[in-house]
Formats: sequence, structure tokens, C-alpha cells
Amino acid sequence: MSGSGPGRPAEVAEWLAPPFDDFTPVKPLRGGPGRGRRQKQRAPSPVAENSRATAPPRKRAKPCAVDLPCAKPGRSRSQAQEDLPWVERYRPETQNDLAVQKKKIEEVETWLKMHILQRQPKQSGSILLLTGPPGCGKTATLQILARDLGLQVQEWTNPLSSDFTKEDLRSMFGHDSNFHTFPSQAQAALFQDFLLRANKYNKLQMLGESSENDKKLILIEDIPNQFYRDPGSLHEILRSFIRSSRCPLVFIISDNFSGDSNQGSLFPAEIVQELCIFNISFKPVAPTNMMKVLNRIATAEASMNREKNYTLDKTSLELLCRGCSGDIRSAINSLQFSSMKDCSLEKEFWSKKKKSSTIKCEEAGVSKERRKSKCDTSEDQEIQAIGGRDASIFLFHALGKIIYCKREAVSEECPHLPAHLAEHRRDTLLIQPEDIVEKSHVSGSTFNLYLHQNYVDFFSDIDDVVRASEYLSTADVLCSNWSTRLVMESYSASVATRGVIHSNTSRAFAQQQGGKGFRPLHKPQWFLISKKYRENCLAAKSLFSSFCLPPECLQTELLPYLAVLANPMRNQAQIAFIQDVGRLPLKRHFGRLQLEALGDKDPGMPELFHRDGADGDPEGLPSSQSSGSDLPGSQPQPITAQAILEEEELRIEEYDSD
Ligand SMILES: Nc1ncnc2c1ncn2[C@@H]1O[C@H](COP(=O)(O)OP(=O)(O)OP(=O)(O)O)[C@@H](O)[C@H]1O
Repeated sequence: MSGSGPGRPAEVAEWLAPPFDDFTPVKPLRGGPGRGRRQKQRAPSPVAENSRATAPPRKRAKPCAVDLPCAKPGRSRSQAQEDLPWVERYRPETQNDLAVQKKKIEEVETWLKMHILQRQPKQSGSILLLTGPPGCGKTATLQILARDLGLQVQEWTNPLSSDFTKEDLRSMFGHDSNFHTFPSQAQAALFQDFLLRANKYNKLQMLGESSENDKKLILIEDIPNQFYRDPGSLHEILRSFIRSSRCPLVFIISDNFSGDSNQGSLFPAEIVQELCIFNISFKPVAPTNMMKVLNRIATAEASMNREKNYTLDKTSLELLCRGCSGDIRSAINSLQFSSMKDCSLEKEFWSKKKKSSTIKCEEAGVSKERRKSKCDTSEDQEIQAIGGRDASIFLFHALGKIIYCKREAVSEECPHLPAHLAEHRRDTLLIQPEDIVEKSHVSGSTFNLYLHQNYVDFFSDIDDVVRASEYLSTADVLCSNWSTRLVMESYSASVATRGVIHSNTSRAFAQQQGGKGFRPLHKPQWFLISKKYRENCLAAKSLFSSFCLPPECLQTELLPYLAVLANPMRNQAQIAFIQDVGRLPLKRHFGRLQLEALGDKDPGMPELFHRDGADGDPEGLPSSQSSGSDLPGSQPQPITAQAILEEEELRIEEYDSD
């Protein structure tokens, strides 16, 4: 921004300062005005925090509702309001303003009514978990609904550790307690204390306030770091909260695409079940809703601040919309920056952008519809690079995009394939498979595993399956243990995805998007099988170390042989292992492993692989130094082995020295 030059310091301060005007900074601010707000928002101690009743601090600067009249055109507004960032100035005021799916708003409203307004006296505590991508309006929805239902929102904000001296802690926990706590542990203790007090005490009643409305909810968006390291401590706190709670607890967690899912680690399925946590998952803001909001803001600004701002036209707004991946905060911020007349860089970018996209498409002389989709990809990439947001997608959606690949009809002007290649004719793909694999944040080989596990269910012709499996085999070879494996993985994923897409003739044309319709997706069985294989290798090596053979050889040659021999000298664990690995389980029903469904937010690599990989072994192999008595849990242990023997009535024949 040009305002950041040395000659205009006052203006720079002005741009951000007003939102925090309602606070008196205690000391000169180190981190800019944002810290000032935080300083004020945070109570000096949790005791004081508890006595505040209105929706207090936010991790981002969010003025509270009473400070902020809605900025509708025609309303007289103070300078301070004008200087607010647009995302605050045009914050939604009613449920109708929210750019969130109506269904999600209703779901949250119903839950709040049921657990607060219609709560039975003896009803146990309840926890709501709002998840979804960043900036999709989770917090805005909760705030508006709470206001509409007359609920107070009491929010936890992580204290900065430097603000809490030992003295503070001592005064909270008693003089005699011995303090050996680290700041993070203290943070968790403070959090527990906050919950206890928030749950126990009502808001202080101010003069003139009625005592009728003491309904409230506790909001946690700023989760103490300690809980990421040790989710168990959070679970303990929640268990005791549930037992004693009088008001519900709402967690807001943003989706994380990198695989180390916050939601997964903080709220694993068993805890969700145990504590009856209700999860409402928000979607990215839909482009039509986003366009409505951007249009409204652009029009309002055009009528009020023409001298300060450019008015972006529809095409520019559409470009903005595409670049922000359903994040309304990011879209409004980008709109504000790109509209500023001061911001010459932005101006150049937008005018160049529009010009080049129009020229490019006109030069190509293609039809309007085709022009749109052709320009989309490259433009998206550029927008992404400049003002856009990370466009990651969850593996579930990435797989869906490949399996249900969308196409657009090829125009008649395009040259056709020669007759002998006619069977390969396809309409143009509307997706770039390589982009999708990249945005899914898993490696090419992992993506291939998922594709391999799932593709068959979406094919309706056996010849197509044969062709697809050939492509997958080729992809597998590319992914072998070459020295250039990392580079080859991208090619391998390209062959696998494009191969599967191309082979499915039931989805070859835009008008013919047949196939099998909706089917659930599953996690690759390979993960479990590979884990079992590694454990078997380990067990074989430790149980039969005297044979000095590599584990594969032990399992495929020696153990099948030993299984038909009888040797009473073997111990129970060895016998059980021989029966388990050395014989095909002909007696038992030999079915497929049970499939595990892939959830829409599941990370690509299962937990067990993260854990194994963390040992420093690239293959995730457990250490080969373990002793025989230290067998992995999945291996038959001596006692279990005995049970198996009894159950299956296996008889080890008498050893005959002859
Ligand atoms: N029509 C609208 N609908 C929703 N939010 C809007 C709208 N107009 C402006 N906003 C602003 O967009 C921002 C949305 O952010 P919000 O905090 O609600 O998202 P979130 O899903 O909780 O994301 P995060 O997890 O990153 O906090 C808010 O600052 C809100 O005031």
C-alpha cells in the first residue's frame, strides 16, 4: 500500500486503530493495535474473566455488537466506523445476512434451543462442535443466533504466558501448593478453572439489568496448545464438565488439510461417542452467496466512497470469488484491498488480469462457454498466487472429483481422432487431475492406493475395469523403489488418475455421466495388511531367530514346512505363529477384510502410519531388536495361542525320532 511509506505514518495507524478505540491501551503496544484489543479483552485473571458476561475476547479483532451499528448505505457514520476493515463494517447483523447455508443455521439454532432454552433441570452437560473451513461463518452464525435467542456468550481466550507470573498462579491455587508447572500446563489448569467458574457462577447483575435472562453458553475457539500435545487432559476436563455442567459448551474448530487433523486428535470418535458431542460441519461459502455479499459491499462502497475506492465490475468480483475457496473473510479483505485507489499494485493487477483473460480467450476464438472453462484454470492459479487462499481439498472430495470426473462437450470445430482411435474419443475434462492430487495433500502413491481401493465400484463394464487396472499397474511400477521415487510419484499419480478417468467409458462424455451413482468410499485395505505383514516379519524373526533366515523366507518357506511337521519342542507362541502364518486358514471362513469407510474429513494416512513413521524409520518398520517376548499386540501371545489351539482342536502329532 502506498500509505505505508515513511511520509504517512498517521494514515497507516488510522486504518487499523479505530476498531480498538474503545480501549485505553495500558502501555505502548508491541504488536500493533491488535495487541491493544487483546490486552483489554483479556481479563487480568480468570476470576475477572468469569465475571464478564457479554461475549468477550476474540482471537481476531471483532468489535462487540453494541459498538457497531450496521453499515447500511444512507446511514450517518462516524469516521471510526468508516475506517473499520470491511469485513467488520459489513458484518452480518441478522440470520438473513449470513452467507451460510440455511440448513446449517437451522441445525445450530435447533441445538441451542434444545440444550439451553428447553433444558431439563437434571439434564447432563452438552457439547457442540462446529467445524468447517476457515472463514465460512461458523463464529458469525453462532454470535447472531446467540443474540437472537438472548444468550450470553462467555468465551475463553488463551492467556499469554508472560502475563501470568508465579504469583498469579500461586494466588489462584493457594500459597502452599508447590509449583512445578510449565506455562502450557498452567494454561490447561487455567482453562479448567475457567470452565469450572463459568459453569458455576452467573453473570454479575448490573444496576438496572433484569435477572431473568441468565442463559448462556461457553465458547471455546482458542484452544490451549497443551491440549494438542496431550488431548487426554482435555478429555478428562470435559468428562468432569459434562457431569456438573449447567450450560453448554461450544467448540469452534477450523478444518485443517495437512493430515494432522485437529478435530481428529482433539475429538476422536470414541470421545465424541462417550461425551455425546454433537458435530455440525459447515461447508465453504457457496459462490452465489459469496457473490451476493461482495456485490452488496461493492455497491454500498460505490455509493459512499467513490473518491477513495474503485468499483470492481462483475468479472473482477467473480475472479475474487473463485480465488478465495469459500472463505468469506478472505474474499472481503481481497475486495477491500483491490478496491483501494491508493493501492496501485492491486489496480494494475486487476486491470491486467481482466485484459489478459479477455484477449487470451478472444484470440483463441473459442465459444463463450468453452472460453470460460479454459480460462478458469490458469486464472485460478494466478488469483491463487496473489490474493487467494489455500485451495486444499480433503481426500474424500479429491477422490470424488476423479471418480465422478466432470466433462464438457467438445465443440464440432475441434478436430476429431482418426477412425482407428475412435474408441478413445472423450469430451474435455473440466478438472486437472494433477492439481487435484496436489491439493489433496497426500503423496502420489497414497492417492493411488485410495483410487485402487475404490475405483471398481464406479465402473459398470468389465473391459473398462481391465483397462483401468492396467493403468494402475503401470502407476505402481513407476512408484517402485527407484532412487527418483519422489519425482516419479507425481507421474505415477498422473497415470493412475488419468488412466482410471479415461477407462471409465460410462463417464466419457458430458451428456453421458452414467456409471454407478453414489457409493461410499473406503480406506485402502493395504494399510492394515501392510501393518500385519510388518508385525509378522518382526514376530518371525524373533520367534525363529535360530534359523538365521530373512523374515520373508521364514514365512513363505520354513513356516509352511514346519506346519506339516510335528515338534513338541516348540513353545506355545511358536506353535501359534506356525498355525497362523504357515497354514492357509482352510477351516475358517476366508472372507475379505472389513472395509473402513473414508469420512469427508479423514486425513490420508491413518494414525498408525504417522506413529510408526515417527520412529525415524522411513518404512515405518518397528525395530528389529525386540525380543521374542515383546511381541506386537496383533501377534498370538502364549495364552491366546493356547486358546486358539483348544478352539480349533489342532493336534500336533507325537514327535517320532524314527
Ligand atoms: N454475509 C456474511 N456472512 C458471514 N460472515 C460475514 C458476512 N459478511 C461479513 N462476514 C464476516 O466474515 C467473517 C467470517 O468469519 P467467521 O469468524 O465467522 O468464520 P469462521 O468460520 O468462524 O472462521 P475461523 O474458524 O477462521 O474463525 C466475520 O468477520 C464476519 O463478520
